[in-house]
Amino acid sequence: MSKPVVAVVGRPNVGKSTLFNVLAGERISIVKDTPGVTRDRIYADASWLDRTFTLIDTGGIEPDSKDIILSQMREQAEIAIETADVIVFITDVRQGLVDADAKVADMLRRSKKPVVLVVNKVDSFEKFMPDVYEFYNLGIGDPIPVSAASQLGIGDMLDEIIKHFPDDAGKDEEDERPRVAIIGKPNVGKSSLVNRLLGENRVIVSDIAGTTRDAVDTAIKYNGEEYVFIDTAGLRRKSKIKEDLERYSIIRAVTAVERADVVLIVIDATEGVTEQDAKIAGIAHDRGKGIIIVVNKWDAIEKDNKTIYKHTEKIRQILSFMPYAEIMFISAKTGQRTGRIFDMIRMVLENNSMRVATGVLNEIVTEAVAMQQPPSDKGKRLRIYYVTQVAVKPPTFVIFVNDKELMHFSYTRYLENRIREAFGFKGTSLKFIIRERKEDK
Ligand SMILES: Nc1nc2c(ncn2[C@@H]2O[C@H](COP(=O)(O)OP(=O)(O)OP(=O)(O)O)[C@@H](O)[C@H]2O)c(=O)[nH]1
Ligand SMILES: Nc1nc2c(ncn2[C@@H]2O[C@H](COP(=O)(O)OP(=O)(O)OP(=O)(O)O)[C@@H](O)[C@H]2O)c(=O)[nH]1
Repeated sequence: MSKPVVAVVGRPNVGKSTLFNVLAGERISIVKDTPGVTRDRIYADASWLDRTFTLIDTGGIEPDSKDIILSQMREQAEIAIETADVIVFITDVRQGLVDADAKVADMLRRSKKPVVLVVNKVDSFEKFMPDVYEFYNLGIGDPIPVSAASQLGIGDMLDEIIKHFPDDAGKDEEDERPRVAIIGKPNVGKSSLVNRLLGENRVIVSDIAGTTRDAVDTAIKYNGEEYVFIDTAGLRRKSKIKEDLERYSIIRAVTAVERADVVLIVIDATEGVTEQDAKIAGIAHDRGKGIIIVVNKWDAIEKDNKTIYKHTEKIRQILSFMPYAEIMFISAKTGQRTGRIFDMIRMVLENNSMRVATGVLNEIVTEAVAMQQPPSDKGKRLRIYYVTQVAVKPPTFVIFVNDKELMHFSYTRYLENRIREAFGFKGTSLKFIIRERKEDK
């Protein structure tokens, strides 16, 4: 199910981080930016009542001169307009209304995206309410007074936010066409790859009516089948500031991956795989998507008969959490092997939604258990009663055991490997849920 995206925009020091913490609570994902730079929150999963959503902080403004603040705020707002279902615009009752707020409000109003105007630092309603009314002048709706620090007004604000969620949040699922996201660091060749795939194949204008994000998707037909490439407009976005670009590539990855079935993670062969690639790849892995690692610019490096091996080894090492991912070596520039991408997507899609029969599954597991004894602790040995697949996308298995505590991570990994050997499942992560069944006692 595709989750709505809520983006937070606002000037430095208005309390974005504080609010972000309040909303995301324990579930916050701290993404470490450029090494050496402070830990930076970029996205988190949040929920209110029965709705869950992805919260993104478009932030990253360095308080500098007024001009820079405004241009960076514009950039934040643009990112929010492109990626979010609802934009939360945060202002500060103590700083009052400033010119930059008005300019950003204009941009947001023109975008026609739902905007929730929040006035923070209203620690006392009695004292500050008269100042809150001033924010009506922004012309983007009723200002909602909150105090992020003392957690006042948060519920009213969340009510207002979820009111704007599209009712058809699950609509993507009704569309049978496979959805593909292309993610990666700045400059690795994502746009070039889309253009290459577009160039070779017929383009069809997206005809999924209704949702606001459709305009940024592109449908490509290959071998009589249509594939929807997600957020291709975002790929064309350029920023001048390096840190912003990196932040943006993470925001894009989070919002695009959420809606995708298969994710192409593009890596630049001339740079080799890096920690930043791992951070981006981790987003697709966490969400259980089908994954293809695409090493681009293969034309631009010197090669001998060990080059592919060396690159593969390095990728397996840095992206060690996704040993199942397929790796392709391509050139968006020359078109080398790009034609095979669709076949690969097809295969990964099938594996990501493959179901295996319970009977065969248990035969494999029984055999695996016989070959390698389950772990034991203080004289008690793990017993595995039964395994069954309960879901697809990603394939999810429940393992019933006598005692959860005895199920060691390495043993789950062992079973996973045996299941993979038997059934394939290339290109997709597998999820295992361990359940206790007591009746054997
Ligand atoms: N009085 C009061 N102070 C607050 C409130 N929320 C945040 N602050 C303070 O405002 C300052 C800025 O808060 P941050 O959350 O860091 O603001 P930010 O918008 O993330 O700032 P940047 O990282 O510079 O963009 C901190 O000193 C907070 O303690 C509030 O509700 N009331
Ligand atoms: N030699 C070579 N250069 C490439 C290839 N693919 C892309 N490039 C070049 O790499 C640069 C970046 O390509 P883009 O397609 O703009 O990369 P991107 O990942 O979309 O970049 P951002 O939009 O900044 O995230 C451009 O100068 C391309 O011409 C390739 O296969 N081989």
